[in-house]
Amino acid sequence: MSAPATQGTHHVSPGAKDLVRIEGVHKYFGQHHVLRGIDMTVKNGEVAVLIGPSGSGKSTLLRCINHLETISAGRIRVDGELIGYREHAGKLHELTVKEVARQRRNIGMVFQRFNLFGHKTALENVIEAPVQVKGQNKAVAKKRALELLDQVGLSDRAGHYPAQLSGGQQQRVAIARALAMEPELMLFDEPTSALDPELVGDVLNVMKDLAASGMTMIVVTHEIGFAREVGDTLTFMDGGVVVESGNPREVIANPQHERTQAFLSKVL
Ligand SMILES: Nc1ncnc2c1ncn2[C@@H]1O[C@H](COP(=O)(O)OP(=O)(O)OP(=O)(O)O)[C@@H](O)[C@H]1O
Repeated sequence: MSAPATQGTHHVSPGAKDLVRIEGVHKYFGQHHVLRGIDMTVKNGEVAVLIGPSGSGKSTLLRCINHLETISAGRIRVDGELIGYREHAGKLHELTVKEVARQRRNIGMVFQRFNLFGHKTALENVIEAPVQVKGQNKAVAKKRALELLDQVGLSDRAGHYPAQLSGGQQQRVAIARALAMEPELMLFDEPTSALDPELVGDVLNVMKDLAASGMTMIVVTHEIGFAREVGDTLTFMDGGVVVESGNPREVIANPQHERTQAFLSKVL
């Protein structure tokens, strides 16, 4: 059976299971209703790109997926496991810090600001979590970290400190650092928006290679070219709701909603 026209294209195998299931998610900050009933699924291997105006709730949604924010209602599951909570008799009970930490190991996150440890080299930044959190043998972690630095094009920068690296290089170290935990899912929150324009392409290329390797990714970005070329799905959020979602090329060429059209006309 051929894939429906609105479904993702190149990264998703036929019959791939849902890795992420977001159902009826609401988020309030005090009285401020920021997420207003989000439903979204991301299949194994899918690159899901999220776009939308400032304040539409994209970052909040990403942060809810790894429980950096608690949700006010709804359910988020990654690989079938409820994130942040245990359900008992229809009620949600928050998991312990230790249990949440275990879930987060499976979900890598890359932020707009790369916040590497300034007093550690690129290599030390990458081996930090596998050694400290996973208790991995240092030699094993180092070997893997060097492979990852090579993967992000920085094998010759392993001994450099963040201050000796460009913003783009630091962001690529941050990606290698997230990958060092062998996550099943990677979340990217505007990973290139703090970078000088000439450094954006290198970071997007690393993300493109990662997508080609089969990583499941949710990417918040204003890079519409990346969304069109690499995304399997494009989701437009506004005012805390999903306005429309579909094949990136179709959404960009033929948005179904005025709000999507108005947003795209500003960023294209
Ligand atoms: N910790 C917080 N406390 C209170 N309000 C918050 C908090 N975090 C986010 N908000 C509010 O939630 C709304 C959504 O913010 P969010 O950062 O998710 O939007 P966004 O779509 O990612 O925007 P941007 O593209 O500017 O990053 C905004 O109005 C923001 O001020």
